[in-house]
Amino acid sequence: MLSSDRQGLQLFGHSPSAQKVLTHAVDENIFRNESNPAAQNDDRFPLAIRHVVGRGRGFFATRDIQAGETVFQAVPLAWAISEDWMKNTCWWCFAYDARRSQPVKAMSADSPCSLSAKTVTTCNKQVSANGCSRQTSFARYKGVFCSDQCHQAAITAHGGQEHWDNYLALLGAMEDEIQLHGSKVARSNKASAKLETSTSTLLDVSQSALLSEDDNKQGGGHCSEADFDPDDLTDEQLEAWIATVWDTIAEHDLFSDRLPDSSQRELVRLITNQLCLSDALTADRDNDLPIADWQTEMVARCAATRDIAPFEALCRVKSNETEVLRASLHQMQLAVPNSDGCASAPATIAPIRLPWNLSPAQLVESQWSSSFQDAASSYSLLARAWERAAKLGSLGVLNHTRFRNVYYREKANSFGIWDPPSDMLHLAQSTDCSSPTVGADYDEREWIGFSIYPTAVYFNHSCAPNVAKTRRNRVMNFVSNQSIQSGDELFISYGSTTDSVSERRDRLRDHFFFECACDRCIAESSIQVCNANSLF
Ligand SMILES: C[S@@+](CC[C@H](N)C(=O)[O-])C[C@H]1O[C@@H](n2cnc3c(N)ncnc32)[C@H](O)[C@@H]1O
Repeated sequence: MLSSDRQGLQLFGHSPSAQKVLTHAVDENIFRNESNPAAQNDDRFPLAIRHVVGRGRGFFATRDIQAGETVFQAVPLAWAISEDWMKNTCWWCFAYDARRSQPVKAMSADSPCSLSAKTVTTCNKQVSANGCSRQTSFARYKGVFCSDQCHQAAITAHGGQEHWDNYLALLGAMEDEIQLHGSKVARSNKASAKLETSTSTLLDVSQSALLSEDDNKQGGGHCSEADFDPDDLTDEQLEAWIATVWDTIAEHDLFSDRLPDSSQRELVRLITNQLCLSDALTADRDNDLPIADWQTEMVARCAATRDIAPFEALCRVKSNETEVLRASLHQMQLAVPNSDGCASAPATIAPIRLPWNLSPAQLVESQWSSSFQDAASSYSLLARAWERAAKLGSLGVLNHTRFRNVYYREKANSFGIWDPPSDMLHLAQSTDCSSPTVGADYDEREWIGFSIYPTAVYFNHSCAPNVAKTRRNRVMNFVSNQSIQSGDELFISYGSTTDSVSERRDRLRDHFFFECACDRCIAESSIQVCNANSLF
């Protein structure tokens, strides 16, 4: 997640071997396509996507830019409000009031249990008559909005009332699943507490699985017999392995007894929102519906002409799935015990191979990657909710490939939504002193959710950014904080820039899986080396 520093989320990056310079002609088309109805709007912005060695794609200035110019604006394609603030935050414009809930409570319109909060009791009877559970969350699940206009805009963005209802039904079904599985999870947690007393055994299982000759021989068609460093594995090898493992996970519904934590559940809600919006945009749309903004229009028109389906537009954003796996393999490699049973020092990194034929039981027991288990239990939760909600309304297809396509993009490329909206650290350095929030205490800001802006994900990071990110309602504004020459790259910061160089790099490595190579880090790390050398 960019600039949010949420704990517990693993984020993506390019490993050295994954650094490929790819040509994504369609990416440029998003910004420079004469037949694109939004092209005239794109020309408002003085930037273009180019490829840069070591950083992938990035935004570059197409003319000289003055300090204080808005260089880009983006609207979200999908979003999720934090569990803590769901009643206090408008589900469309992100207006937030910590003291009271938003005034417009919007249940789905034609569901028998959605007429209004007052009719819930009657509704539940009707729902029972229709064969639904009396305890169903469909009756109580509702969105909140600061105004009727925002409510209507959300319905419109979802492609109309029916799609909106399906979306709410899905969220409600997820709540039901969370409750239903609460007791099961409690039991399973007790069981895993017992298992943790024999952690070393489990670790051995995973490591012997990873290093087993036999296992690797059975998968010999996929990878060589030689020992290798995770960085030597090609993306194709990793992708093939991931697909095999996920097929097993889906087939046996593994990890269904694990409840994703609240941060994962928020991610699942963002994915739900993304999938519903994408399906709504690709489905037959009521042409009389007004379209909220030019980027949504662009995506909708592209879908209509089959140029870029909305879901495919998201898929142009970089996925970090293989990077997450590679990082997990590195961690395991470092933890492989030596002959004394102690973890070996990094200097003696153990060779590693992928276990191609893990049985379902081995997969569950090996505990070889917590990030992998997070993803699998999140998928299981969504799949169960999907099945439940599909009985009440028409939903698109859900399979693990589609889920992973979104999961490994959104968790890395989404922006945190904070309130007050402006990023204080950046504004303090910027010329935008007209903002009413300048001078407010950064620590008082509240994290109220996160959203994905697929058109804005091409800003690379610098610890000395030349662009500040500020939010006004749903719109993310990117404003230059210094003059920028034509041809220069535009950078934002993925979080605090006030830490030391080693703290900044550690954080970016841990959360984003990349080694920051910005000018400031390079300069400051060479000063550190000089200082260290001068001691001798
Ligand atoms: C939000 S994406 C930015 C767009 C990305 N370059 C692409 O091609 O899709 C963030 C990723 O870009 C790369 N990146 C961004 N800033 C970087 C930096 N300062 N040094 C090295 N890599 C960087 C890392 O791979 C990071 O995970």
